[in-house]
Amino acid sequence: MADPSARTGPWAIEADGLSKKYRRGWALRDCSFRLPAGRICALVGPNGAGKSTFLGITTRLLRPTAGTVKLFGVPVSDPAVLERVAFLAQDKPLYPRFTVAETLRLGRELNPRWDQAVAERIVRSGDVPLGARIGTLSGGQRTRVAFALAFGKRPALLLLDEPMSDLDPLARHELSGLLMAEAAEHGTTVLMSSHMLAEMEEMCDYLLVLAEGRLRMAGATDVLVPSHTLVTGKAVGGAVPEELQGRHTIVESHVTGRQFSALIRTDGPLSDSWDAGWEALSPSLEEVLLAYLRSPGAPTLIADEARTTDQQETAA
Ligand SMILES: Nc1ncnc2c1ncn2[C@@H]1O[C@H](COP(=O)(O)OP(=O)(O)OP(=O)(O)O)[C@@H](O)[C@H]1O
Repeated sequence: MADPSARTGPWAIEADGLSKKYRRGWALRDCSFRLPAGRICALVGPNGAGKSTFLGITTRLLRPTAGTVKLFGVPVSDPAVLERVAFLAQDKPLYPRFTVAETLRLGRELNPRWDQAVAERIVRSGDVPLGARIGTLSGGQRTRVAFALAFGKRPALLLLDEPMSDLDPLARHELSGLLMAEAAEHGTTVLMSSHMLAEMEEMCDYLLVLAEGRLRMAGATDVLVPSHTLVTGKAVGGAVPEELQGRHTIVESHVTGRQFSALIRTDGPLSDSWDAGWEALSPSLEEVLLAYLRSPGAPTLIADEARTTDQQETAA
């Protein structure tokens, strides 16, 4: 596997105080984090959370109201960053009158590092005829051509906005495999927004969670997920026991009859829990994400690695 930091510097994305206000209100509020190069990162959040707005700023389609983003150490306001970034937008804009072959030729002419073999392989493996006009293709076939354009560019950073939503399960499986192989072989950093949490769990090793325009969670999945525990046991006075609430951060809890269940952020050992007859289980990534998405009031969790230098200095 290529060493991504040798080629691109250690941080693919550094956002600092990033905010965007539309006429109706704030779509992003004071988002600060960093994404190390070479990661496959899921950008997760409910509808309207600010995911597309963040991707729009990162690809220079939108200007932030406040704050900055750097890609591989270069401010996104510098047009030089565009060469290293490929973006697959939700609406996949392609010229309907162009044939597939003409579309790939345009990709080749516009991109100095163009990889025709990769682009053609992606198109051919979906049996999309090179001579067909884009306007005559199905939604899934157009997505495949858009994927081919993005991969053919050989970007250092690949940004994908709900890339798989109109693909059938076989095509999703194939293209997600290709994405992971590409990232592993070339050290490509991938940032991908999606609502398909189970799929994200398979593919991604880093997480950014947005809700109502604010960053709720950021960091490596193998740091974030194990810092949570699913606890079940006997409710006390119809509620989660005080002892659990006092010692740990409750992300989400339910009481059903005499039982409670809670997803907690473990702020220390759970050893006393065994005396209390609680059962503790390790949650999946999907369970952690669902708990955060359902609980807008849960405290934010930014792993050390994902903190900007300013955040680390403030925390120290
Ligand atoms: N061009 C715009 N003008 C005004 N408001 C906008 C515009 N684009 C987005 N918004 C608002 O900003 C907020 C964030 O929208 P955004 O599209 O970034 O969310 P999202 O997380 O990508 O949502 P989804 O999962 O539905 O695609 C929403 O409240 C949306 O209505």
